[in-house]
Amino acid sequence: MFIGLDLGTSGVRALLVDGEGAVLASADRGLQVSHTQPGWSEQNPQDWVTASREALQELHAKAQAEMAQVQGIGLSGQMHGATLLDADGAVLRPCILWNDTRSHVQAAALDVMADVRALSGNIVFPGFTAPKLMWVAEHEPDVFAKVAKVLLPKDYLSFWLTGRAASDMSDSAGTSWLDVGARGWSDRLLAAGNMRRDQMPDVIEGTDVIGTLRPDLAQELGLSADVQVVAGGGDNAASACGVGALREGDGFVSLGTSGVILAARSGFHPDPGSAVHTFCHAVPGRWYQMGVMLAATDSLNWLAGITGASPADLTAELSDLRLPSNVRFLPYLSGERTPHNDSAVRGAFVGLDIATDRAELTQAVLEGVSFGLRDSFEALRGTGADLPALLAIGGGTGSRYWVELLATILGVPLQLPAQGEFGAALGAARLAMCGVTGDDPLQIMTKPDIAETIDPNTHHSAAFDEAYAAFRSSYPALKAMP
Ligand SMILES: Nc1ncnc2c1ncn2[C@@H]1O[C@H](COP(=O)(O)OP(=O)(O)O)[C@@H](O)[C@H]1O
Ligand SMILES: O=C(CO)[C@@H](O)[C@H](O)COP(=O)(O)O
Repeated sequence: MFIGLDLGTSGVRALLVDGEGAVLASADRGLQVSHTQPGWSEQNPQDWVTASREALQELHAKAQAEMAQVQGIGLSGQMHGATLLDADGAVLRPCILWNDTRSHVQAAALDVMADVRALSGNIVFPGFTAPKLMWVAEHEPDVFAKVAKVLLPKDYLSFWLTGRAASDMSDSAGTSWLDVGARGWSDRLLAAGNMRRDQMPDVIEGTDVIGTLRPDLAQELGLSADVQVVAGGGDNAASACGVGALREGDGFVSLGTSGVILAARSGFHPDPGSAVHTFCHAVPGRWYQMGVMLAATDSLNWLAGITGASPADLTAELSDLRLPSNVRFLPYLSGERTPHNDSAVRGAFVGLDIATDRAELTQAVLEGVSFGLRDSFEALRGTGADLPALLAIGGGTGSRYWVELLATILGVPLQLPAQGEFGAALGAARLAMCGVTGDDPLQIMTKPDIAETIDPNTHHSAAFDEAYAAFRSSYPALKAMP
């Protein structure tokens, strides 16, 4: 038996799986994000511990006998957050999260320093960890002076579970302190960010064991005293493990709060200029690349919020695939990472007229987000990633219309997994399994059954190619507006 513990932004999910990888029980706990100033996004690490403890207690209540047989716990979690600890391991301030843009000035300064992009393989985005520490140094020097360790969110949970400060390659790759090609902390990158190696956790592979569960927690949670805690991965790497995306040609598109197109890579092929993210995979010797847009279903949620309908109600108003809307939506409600690296840009509707109704606005939003994902897809292709088909995951796939639209705009078939568990928590449990048993990840991390494959609508492809070209020209025009 194994547990996968996923620390998402909106909640914690704990999953109990057996030795064959079948899910026996799950438990969820919600988390709040605090936005005390525009662009700020923080969580209290103690809330992660409380939510995780409650989720694990619920698993115990649901499956007491099986919990006693658990051999390993694997972690996954939201990336990039800065959890600052003092020399006694106490949290110094709320964690600054991945979607907090306060450090955009520091990110821009770090991004142009010599070797930074080459070693880290990435643009220094404002959401990454290193510029957050530069911000703390400038604005909270008393806190900065006490920083003895910086932990990523899920690594604070493994610190709680084991007492050891450790991180895995996939999550550490999003700090701008890791040499992503060489898979180790980089003294050059640490120095550029004014940090020291002793402030970093031990960095190990996602299938490596961090240590044994603390005896008091083992007793409290009804677990054996021998449970091994395995490093796990950042949420997208762990999701890739959950859907078996490890080899060249494997990838997925995720329609969640943020939109992600991910390609598994067997080598390190950085292309920071395109704003593609290049990170270590959670399994040894592999990498992955992804384009990230910041507001995918968040754009639909915004429209739902102001029209008083649910996202499902809005998308249900669209049935057969329509030709491109005359209304264009620029999906930059929270700024954008791929391909623009622009935390300041904001969204727009263009082409509204007196006949524009709610359904057309929904259509325009789904199109705008899908065009944004095509930007990421084109950028990924530019790195040499070849993705003949993609798994489609995330809440937005609840709309068949959206999936067909996206398949048409991307020009590749989209595969919808059959009902079941295939997310980051399953990936974390699979990493735990590999870590404890030594099994080959390529054998353990199988692909989900496919319920349906949705092909591009070739009758509409040319019209959407033309509309995409118009979309591409809109960002420079938007930036040029006073
Ligand atoms: N039928 C639907 N059509 C389109 N979008 C939907 C539908 N049902 C849910 N969603 C969207 O899915 C989102 C949740 O997706 P999810 O992958 O769970 O995101 P995250 O993990 O980032 O919280 C909701 O916020 C909602 O906007
Ligand atoms: O910033 C990134 C990846 O670079 C995000 O994927 C975060 O890791 C947050 O994930 P969710 O909690 O929205 O799934």
